[in-house]
Amino acid sequence: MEVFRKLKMYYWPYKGYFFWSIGFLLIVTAVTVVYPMILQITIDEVVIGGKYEWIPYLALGFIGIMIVKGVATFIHQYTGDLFGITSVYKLRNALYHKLQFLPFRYYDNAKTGDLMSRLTADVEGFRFFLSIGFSELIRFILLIGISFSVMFYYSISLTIVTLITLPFLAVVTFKFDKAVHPAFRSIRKSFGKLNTKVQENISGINTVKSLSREDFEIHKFNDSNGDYKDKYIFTADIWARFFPLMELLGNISVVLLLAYGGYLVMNGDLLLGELVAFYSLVWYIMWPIMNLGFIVNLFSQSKASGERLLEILDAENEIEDKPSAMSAERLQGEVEFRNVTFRYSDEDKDALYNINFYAHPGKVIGLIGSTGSGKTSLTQLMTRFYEPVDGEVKMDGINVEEYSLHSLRRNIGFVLQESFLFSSSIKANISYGKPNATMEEIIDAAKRAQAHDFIMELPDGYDTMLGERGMGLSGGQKQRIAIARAFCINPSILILDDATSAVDMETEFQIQKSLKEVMEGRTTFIIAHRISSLKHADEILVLENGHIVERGIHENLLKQNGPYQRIYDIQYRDIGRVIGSHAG
Ligand SMILES: Nc1ncnc2c1ncn2[C@@H]1O[C@H](COP(=O)(O)OP(=O)(O)OP(=O)(O)O)[C@@H](O)[C@H]1O
Repeated sequence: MEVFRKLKMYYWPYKGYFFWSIGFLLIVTAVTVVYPMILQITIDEVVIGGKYEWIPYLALGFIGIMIVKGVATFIHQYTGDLFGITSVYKLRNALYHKLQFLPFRYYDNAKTGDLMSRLTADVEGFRFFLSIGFSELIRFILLIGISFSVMFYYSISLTIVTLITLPFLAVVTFKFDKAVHPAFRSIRKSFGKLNTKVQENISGINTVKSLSREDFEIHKFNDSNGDYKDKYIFTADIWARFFPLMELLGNISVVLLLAYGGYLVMNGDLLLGELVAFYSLVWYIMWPIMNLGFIVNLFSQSKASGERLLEILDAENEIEDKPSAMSAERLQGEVEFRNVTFRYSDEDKDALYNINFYAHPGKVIGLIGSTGSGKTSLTQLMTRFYEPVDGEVKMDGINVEEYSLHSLRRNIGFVLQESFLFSSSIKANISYGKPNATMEEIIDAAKRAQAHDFIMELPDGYDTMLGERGMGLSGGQKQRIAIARAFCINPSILILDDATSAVDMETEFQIQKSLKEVMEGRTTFIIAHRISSLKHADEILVLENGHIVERGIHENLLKQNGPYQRIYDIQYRDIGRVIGSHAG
């Protein structure tokens, strides 16, 4: 019940619907139990007692009861569904909200397909219990309670005989839940993996096809699909073993009832109609008892789903605004790193080690170094995508932790090597960071990013809809839209992470020409592999294995005969000679 207690805030505000549903369920159940009583009167009073004049009244009463039951069933079901649907609406929103604010560290380990299955299948699993399971459980308790009361009224001893199997049934049900709950958890997990498989495959279909790995992928999917199937069969096996046992216990009750009840009728201690009514009442009890497996099943499924939802809701958000967070309206763009050390997790080695540098507002800092040397990690500390394990990152002289995340990130424009475009219009993509941007601002940003001309050549211009991940555009065109998007927020700090590597030399030249103008008055960090992209920087930091190994301007670095000069040699001189000279 822990899971339901923890998720209470999502469904309890709608308890009104729940109570209406249960209230009408009470009426439905009470009315149901009246049927056997009418049957008893019909047999004992009308058939045996000869009071035939009661027949029209009994028939009318029966119709009246059916109408009441119909209306009550409608209200019970409708409000029950409202309870489930509105609760999971709130829950789904809360999950999505949480996902928006979870830190990058969470996504480093999360699998998209698995998250999707939590937000869809697991939420549905939970809803099903709220809508149906909860009330089925209560119906079970009510039917048993009311039926037993009526049975007690007819004959105490017969009721006790019928009750004998109940404790056994309780034990079996408890064992069933114990066995079926882990089985459902593993089904949910396996479904998450299956989703991840499909999602990864669709995202990476280019790679799959270009390397002709379709058969391999089909095989891998078959493994995941097989695992899912096996988990289901395992659960079906548990179900199949427990169900007949529950049914057997139920049937034993009926046999006991008929044997002992028949004996009572023969002795004249019970009327025939009462035995028939008793028999009907026992079936009213048997049906929910045999159905108990189904209810427990629903309960276990939703408990397993609820646990998976709680894993998201309870995930720790280490990077949050402090209560005293300041709003950085417009930063000057002064950036300072003081003895900054950073690693992604405790098991990883340091991605950055004791980094120190200072960037005046408006200056251009170049970051160069081999892959994995820590260039991207360094820029991600400025936006607080991650936090350093040691040292301070400062903007305008204040630790970045002191700013609200929103205001900090609003001041920093990021252009990544492979930028993500949404499946909406080009206009909406450019103004994504500034939704209230005017058309002039959008066009201005596109012009600066050298994107305006090709956008105007598209049939719908700025209203052209992009496919998922910006399909329909070339890599260079997508990148120029991403650059326009970064310009559009008019940031104080601009980070270009290998931003021009996907475009041809001519376009890079064009973009850089426009970047020069845009960089004016902004502190800019250019991460690049090509020296040509950053040789005009005011300071170039050369990174190796998370350390700054050289720093300075291009001309000075060339004289130092260090790593920078080696990169330069590789890019500008005869490669054979370079390899020869460094091999020895
Ligand atoms: N999300 C992550 N989780 C764990 N380790 C990571 C993560 N991202 C990067 N690393 C590791 O941190 C180190 C620095 O990576 P980083 O991406 O900053 O290098 P980079 O210089 O930007 O490389 P590239 O030029 O290839 O983009 C590498 O050893 C990398 O394997």
